[in-house]
Amino acid sequence: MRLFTSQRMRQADATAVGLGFPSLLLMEAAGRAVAEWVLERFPGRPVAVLCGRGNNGGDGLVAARHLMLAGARVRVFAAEGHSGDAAQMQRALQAHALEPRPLEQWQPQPGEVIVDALFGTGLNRRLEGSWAELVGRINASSCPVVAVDLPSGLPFEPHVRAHSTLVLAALKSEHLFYPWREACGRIVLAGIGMPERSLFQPDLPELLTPQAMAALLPRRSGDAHKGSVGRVLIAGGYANYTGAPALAALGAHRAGAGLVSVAYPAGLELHLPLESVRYPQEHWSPEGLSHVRAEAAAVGMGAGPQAEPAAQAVLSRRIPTVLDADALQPGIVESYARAGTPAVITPHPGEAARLLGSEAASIAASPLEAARTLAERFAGVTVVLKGGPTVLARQRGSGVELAVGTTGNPAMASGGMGDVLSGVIAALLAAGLEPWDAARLGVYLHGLSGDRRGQVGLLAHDLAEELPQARAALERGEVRAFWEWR
Ligand SMILES: NC(=O)C1=CN([C@@H]2O[C@H](COP(=O)(O)OP(=O)(O)OC[C@H]3O[C@@H](n4cnc5c(N)ncnc54)[C@H](OP(=O)(O)O)[C@@H]3O)[C@@H](O)[C@H]2O)[C@@H](O)CC1
Ligand SMILES: Nc1ncnc2c1ncn2[C@@H]1O[C@H](COP(=O)(O)OP(=O)(O)O)[C@@H](O)[C@H]1O
Ligand SMILES: [K+]
Repeated sequence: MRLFTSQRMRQADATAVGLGFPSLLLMEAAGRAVAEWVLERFPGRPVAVLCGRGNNGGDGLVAARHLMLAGARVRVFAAEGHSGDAAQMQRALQAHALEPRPLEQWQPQPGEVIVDALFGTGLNRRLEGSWAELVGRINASSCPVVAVDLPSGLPFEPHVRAHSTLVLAALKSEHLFYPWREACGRIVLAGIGMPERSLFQPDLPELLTPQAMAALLPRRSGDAHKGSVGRVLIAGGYANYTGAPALAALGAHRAGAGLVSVAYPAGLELHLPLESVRYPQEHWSPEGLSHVRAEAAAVGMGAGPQAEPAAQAVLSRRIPTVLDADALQPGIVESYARAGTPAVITPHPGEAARLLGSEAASIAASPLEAARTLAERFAGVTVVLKGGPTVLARQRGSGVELAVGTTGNPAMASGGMGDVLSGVIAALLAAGLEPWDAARLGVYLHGLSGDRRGQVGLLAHDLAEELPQARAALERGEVRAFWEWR
């Protein structure tokens, strides 16, 4: 499943029409889905449908007809100047003796549900004047708003704030990324019968779905033993940062590692899980790690100034490695890329800024572009740009492949969460997954565990404790995406 932009959705629409699919059918399906959702979610409530002059307004006109036919009390207000499909839908409505009133005449009525069909993917600039004023009045009313496709005004200010958004054909960036996501409310996705071929756009970012992620879970055979399911080496810790490697170790254990070994500066007191094996290092060196049995590693958590020697010592093992926290320095990442040793880097926007020599704020504002840039800059390395949502990238052929996480929540904004993620990804690498698969599944499981325990006050080790149940639920097919299907 792919994440669209408004522009790419218009392209899909045009492709469908080019394939001979009548666009009027799409509009009919869209409006009908809106009506069905309103009737299901707000049974018996009167409805005001507010329609713009484009196709989003056309969807609203269809929704009004179906609401009326289902017996709902409907008032319709529409902008003037419909053309094409929307004009036909206006005539269909009028044939049922329902005449839209001028949009300016709309006043909110208590208890009414508002269908926002003013603007969708065709908006190309911020709303001003009477449109901005109308959006202000919608938001000031105490009526619940069901937005058609997108809350009108996105991705600019001002915009409608919706109770729910009935998304047409595919999710668009605004439905996932902040601050826009907050305006969408509940996300309900309606298929509307768009031909699959028009939605096939593999260069768009992949949305991580429960079905796709369940298929990546490493299977464990009946004769598995701790040496056969993946052993992990964690290297980190320095001064006050004794929790970071311990949390990474916990993440690796809870993600199914058969054995977890932790290398750290000698003299540090680490509160490691009882099950971890300790390897205190007088000086970081390849020899110090040579007898550790591991198929994958995670380096840098709380390593401070020792990240560089720790990473070089681990690099000598030539095993797939997660580079996190203090190991996220251009020189270290480049040495992995040069050596051709598979590496997954897991920066948050601040660390990404350090790697790219840019600003954290600009990275957080455009995570898809930033992840792409990181994948181009460090060719061959798998990028996990953490955030809400997390964006993944890797170079593939002459282009960059992108993916976007669909799990996780703001309760995870607490120290140590990233350390757990490093351990999780390392465990999946050790289990034999390719870096791209380990990174996507790791991000998904980590966020899913956070969602299952999604209250503020969640600690990183609470999240780690949830990993086995989250994994089992995913394996049993019990996990649903955050959007609902119609
Ligand atoms: N995806 C699909 O397959 C399907 C999509 N469908 C639906 O189509 C929707 C997209 O429809 P759309 O392209 O007609 O654009 P829409 O959002 O109605 O607005 C365009 C109008 O707004 C105007 N306008 C723009 N900015 C403005 C501003 N700041 N202030 C004022 N005016 C502004 C612009 O005027 P102009 O810029 O030309 O002056 C034009 O008149 C999509 O979201 C979905 O609901 C379904 O019907 C079926 C299948
Ligand atoms: N608002 C949020 N929505 C979704 N995920 C979040 C949110 N805030 C934090 N996270 C997740 O929590 C983790 C935080 O990682 P990081 O900042 O590296 O923490 P630390 O360095 O303390 O270990 C990341 O996986 C991130 O995606
Ligand atoms: K809308």
